[in-house]
Amino acid sequence: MRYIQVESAGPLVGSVQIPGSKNSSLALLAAACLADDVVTLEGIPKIDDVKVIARIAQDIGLEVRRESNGDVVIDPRWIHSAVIDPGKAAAYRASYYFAGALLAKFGRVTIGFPGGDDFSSRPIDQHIKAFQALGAKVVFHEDYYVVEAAELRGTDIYFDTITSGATINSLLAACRAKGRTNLYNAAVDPEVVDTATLLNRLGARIYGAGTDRIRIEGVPYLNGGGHAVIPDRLIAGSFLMAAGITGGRVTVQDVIPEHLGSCIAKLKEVGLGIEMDESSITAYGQDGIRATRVRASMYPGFATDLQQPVTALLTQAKGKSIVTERVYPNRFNHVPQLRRMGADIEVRQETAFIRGGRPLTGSWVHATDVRAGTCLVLAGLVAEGATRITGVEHLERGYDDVIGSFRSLGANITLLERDLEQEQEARSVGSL
Ligand SMILES: CC(=O)N[C@H]1[C@@H](OP(=O)(O)OP(=O)(O)OC[C@H]2O[C@@H](n3ccc(=O)[nH]c3=O)[C@H](O)[C@@H]2O)O[C@H](CO)[C@@H](O)[C@@H]1O
Ligand SMILES: C=C(OP(=O)(O)O)C(=O)O
Repeated sequence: MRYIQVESAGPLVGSVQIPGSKNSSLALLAAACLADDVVTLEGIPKIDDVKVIARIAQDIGLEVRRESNGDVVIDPRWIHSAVIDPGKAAAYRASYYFAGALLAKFGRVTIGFPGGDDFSSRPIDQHIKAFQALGAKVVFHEDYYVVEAAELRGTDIYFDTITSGATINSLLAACRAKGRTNLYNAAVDPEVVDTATLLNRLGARIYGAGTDRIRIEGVPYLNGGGHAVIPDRLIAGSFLMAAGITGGRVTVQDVIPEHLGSCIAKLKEVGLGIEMDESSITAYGQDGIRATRVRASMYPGFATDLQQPVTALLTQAKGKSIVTERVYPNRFNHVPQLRRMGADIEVRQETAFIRGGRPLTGSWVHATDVRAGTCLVLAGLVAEGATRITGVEHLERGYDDVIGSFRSLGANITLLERDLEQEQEARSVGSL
């Protein structure tokens, strides 16, 4: 069993280079399938979700390779199958983008249901609704579904809720459809804009990405081309919070500060000093952290993926903080783990009530999902004694070298392995 051990080592100080965004990369890699020539993507992180895509690529004949300079080259000209293995689709969330991309290119796709972090309910009804509106027939089976259309035709799609995944999937499905598609109530996330930017570079005609109304004029084919993925705003936000919780000073480099607007505003509100230039942000502790209220919502609101690290931060703010989760009302799996470390947090419906300022104590805790992992690392940075975090595979879905980057800031953090079977055997032999 692998686990991450974190011990308090004082304030984190230094700067970290922020890698390309996980969520954007997963969309861009699927989007590249739509092209009729080679696509080169710069900044795709080395994370487990990308490795699953490489395995899916092998199955369907999509050629993907990483060059020595780190760029990922995708050659979609030899795709021979539009069948995605259910096990691989379920290994991460964004596999649903292959549904939109392969449907648009081949008129049919067979694909397993998406996996990813488990917040009890993550429907894909808006993705399905968009495919159907474009003229596709969808048939559900036990662990996969089939989407098929003799021809996709542009149409008006009104999303019932703001969803970045279904907005991106609609871009993928509609950009080669016949005629005009209008998306209403579209998500405005940077990942939506990034996907539209790549597709437009390849020859798509997408207008208005970044607003809640997007117009797509279908084109018959897409060329090859190149694009650099946007930096990971969620990783950047977590490092800024790490500066806050340890009272240190951390600079995140190669970021787009505008993507972190609501995070920066909240960090200032709790008392952190913030300095920025065009592509870097520095956060530093001043006189402790103040309690506050956070409402996680869709972009440009405070990101749900930063709700867990900010909860760790607020355990160290004297007084009462209130964190409300509007995107995934049950996304509080990190709270029982923080409680094991001594945090005083009560969850009622979609809200966590934090009585902050209590010292945390290291303990064995479990990362149930990628951001719960970050939250526990942050808590471990200030806990007394060792915090040992299992569920490392969740962190590896989203973070490339989480250990190395925290260490470069002075954290005492190590990846360790524990052989439980051997321990058990030693115990029973020792007892005789
Ligand atoms: C791989 C990826 O990019 N994951 C991100 C993506 O997830 P994901 O794409 O799954 O999230 P969405 O933006 O689609 O979800 C937003 C909200 O819409 C709801 N919804 C979504 C689709 C649908 O068909 N029906 C529906 O009701 C969801 O339950 C949620 O309440 O955006 C989330 C919200 O910013 C982030 O937490 C995830 O990190
Ligand atoms: C929820 C997340 O990821 P996914 O949608 O891939 O499960 C996340 O990145 O925080």
